[in-house]
Amino acid sequence: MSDPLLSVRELKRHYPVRSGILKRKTGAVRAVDGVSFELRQGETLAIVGESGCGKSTLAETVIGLDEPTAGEVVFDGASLAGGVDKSFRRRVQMVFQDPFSTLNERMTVGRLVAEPLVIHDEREDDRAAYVRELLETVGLDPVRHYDAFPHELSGGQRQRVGIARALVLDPDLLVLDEPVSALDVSVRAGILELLRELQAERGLTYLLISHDVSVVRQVADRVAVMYLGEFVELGELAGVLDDPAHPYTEALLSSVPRVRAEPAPDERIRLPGSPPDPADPPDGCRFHPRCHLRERLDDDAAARCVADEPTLTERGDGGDPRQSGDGRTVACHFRPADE
Ligand SMILES: Nc1ncnc2c1ncn2[C@@H]1O[C@H](COP(=O)(O)OP(=O)(O)OP(=O)(O)O)[C@@H](O)[C@H]1O
Repeated sequence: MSDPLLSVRELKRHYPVRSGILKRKTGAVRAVDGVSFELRQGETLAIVGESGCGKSTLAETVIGLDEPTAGEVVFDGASLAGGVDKSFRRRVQMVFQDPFSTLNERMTVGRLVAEPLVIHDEREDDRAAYVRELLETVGLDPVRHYDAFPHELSGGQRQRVGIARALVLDPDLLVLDEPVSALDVSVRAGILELLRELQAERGLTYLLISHDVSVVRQVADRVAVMYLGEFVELGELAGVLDDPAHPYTEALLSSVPRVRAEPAPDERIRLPGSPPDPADPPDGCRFHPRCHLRERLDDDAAARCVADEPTLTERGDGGDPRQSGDGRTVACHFRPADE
C-alpha cells in the first residue's frame, strides 16, 4: 500500500483560558485532544460530530492555520513542525462553508479565482484563459460569471467559485469544511456531485468536516466520529453508519431521519443534557455521563467507564468473530455482552 498523503499523530490543540485582572492562565479548552488518523491519496475521510466537538479546530490545525499544542502533522512525508512552506500552501487548499465571508466582495469572480495564482506567481501568461476554463469545469459560465460580482450569484454558484478558487493551484488535498451547510437542500446534491466528479478526474484527496450524516454518506470512504475533542470511532463508511459500534455514534445516527424508514420515536436515543465543557471534560470515557448503554453494564464495568479513558482499539480484540475484519477502531471497551 502507498504511503499516506497525510498523517496526523496524537494532535492536540488547547486554547488557554485566562481569568482575573491579571489574565492568568487558569485552564485550557481542549478543543482537539489527541487525534490520530491517516489519509491516502484519492480517498475521502469525513469527520463528523456535533457543533463544538472540535472539527473546525482540527481542520485548521491540520492545514497549518493554527499551531498544535502537541502532536504532529506529516504531509507527503514532511513534518509541518517547523511551519508550512510555499509548496504546502499550494498543495493543500480549503473550501469553506461560506467562501465569501472572508473574501473581498468588491472583486469580480475572475479576479477572486485568479488571486492565488497572483500570490504564487504562477501562469502569468494565460491566467484569464485558465480561470475561464476552471469556471466551466465547476459548472459556471466562463464569460458571464467571470465578470460577475459575488453578490450577483446564488449560494450554489458562490460555492462553485469557492471550489474553483481552491482548485486553481492544482492541489492534492482539499479540506472541505461544511461545504454545503449554508446551501438550500435543493442545491446541495449538485455541489456534492461536482466534488465527486472532481475527485475522480483529478485524483483529489478530501478531508470532509461535517455535522451532517447525510452529506457524509454521499461523499466519504471512511468516517471518524468526534466527541469532545477525541475520535470515538473510525472506520469504513458503511460499517460505521450502518452498524455503529460506539454508543455516541449510535445516538448521533438515531437522530438523523432516514430516507426510507425513519426511526420510530422509541428508537431515537435522546442524550441527556448537553455536551460537557471541553475545558473540564469528564474523567474516564468522556461520553460516560450521557451514555445510554452504561446503565446496562454490571457495576465493575460501569465503574471502569469513569476510571479508565478508553483509546481507539480495533474491534475484534475481544475475540468476537462478528466484530473482527473491518479494521474499525472504537474507543469503548464496555459494550454489554448481548450487543
Ligand atoms: N480561539 C479559540 N479560543 C478558545 N476556545 C476556542 C477557540 N476556537 C474554538 N474554541 C472552542 O473549542 C471547541 C471546539 O470548537 P470548534 O469550532 O473546533 O468545534 P466544531 O466542531 O467545529 O463546531 P462548529 O461546527 O460549531 O464550528 C469549542 O468549545 C469552542 O468554543
